[in-house]
Amino acid sequence: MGNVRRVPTSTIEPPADAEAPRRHPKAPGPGERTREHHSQCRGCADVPGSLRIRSWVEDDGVSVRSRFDVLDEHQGGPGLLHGGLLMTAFDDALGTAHTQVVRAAVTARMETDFRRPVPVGTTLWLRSRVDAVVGRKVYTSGVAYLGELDGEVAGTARALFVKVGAEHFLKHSRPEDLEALGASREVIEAARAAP
Ligand SMILES: CCCCCCCCCC(=O)SCCNC(=O)CCNC(=O)[C@H](O)C(C)(C)COP(=O)(O)OP(=O)(O)OC[C@H]1O[C@@H](n2cnc3c(N)ncnc32)[C@H](O)[C@@H]1OP(=O)(O)O
Repeated sequence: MGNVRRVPTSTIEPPADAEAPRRHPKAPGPGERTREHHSQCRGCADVPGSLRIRSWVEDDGVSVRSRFDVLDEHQGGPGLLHGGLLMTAFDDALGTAHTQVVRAAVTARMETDFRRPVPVGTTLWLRSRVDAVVGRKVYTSGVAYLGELDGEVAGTARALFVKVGAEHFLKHSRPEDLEALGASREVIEAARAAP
């Protein structure tokens, strides 16, 4: 584990005095459907292999509700949702909540409590929100309900997202994907050459 950077383990909890988050002016408004993260996102885009999670903005303009229909292809145990896919659903839903408040951030740390098994055929409803933004750190939390919003709790999660700029993707994404989004080869190479 020699080269793995160590991070503090208690940093997923927002500071008590953090300011309440406000909706980003370019984010969709209350009642509107949120945008997919990316046309190939395995959480929310309409592509093969995606969980096809759909999300809508709540009345406060900041939190979101999300729908995930659990299908045969999502099994872990017999007839039951795979735990990693519940985490994927949370990552996507919490990652949608953060886009209501900040332009772009990536998951740095996530914690999930699995409370109830989720049978295939269930519609999971998730409520997700940003609890606080402190500098680059975006603290989020969410709940997944079986069958209906505010029904039986299937799981809960908290995640810390860290704000990133375009250079994060220019440096790390595949060049062909960046070019498909309109980035030039020169811009990509310059970002990769930067320290
Ligand atoms: C266009 C929108 C795209 C949105 C996509 C959302 C889709 C769904 C969510 C995803 O799937 S995101 C993909 C999965 N996540 C990643 O690939 C992230 C991989 N990790 C990184 O790229 C970097 O580690 C990261 C950008 C998160 C942080 O690196 P940096 O060098 O930019 O920041 P730095 O290490 O200086 O940390 C900044 C702060 O965050 C804190 N931090 C970073 N990682 C942490 C961690 N793991 N746990 C706790 N705290 C952490 C760190 O302590 C520090 O706190 P302070 O400001 O108080 O000093």
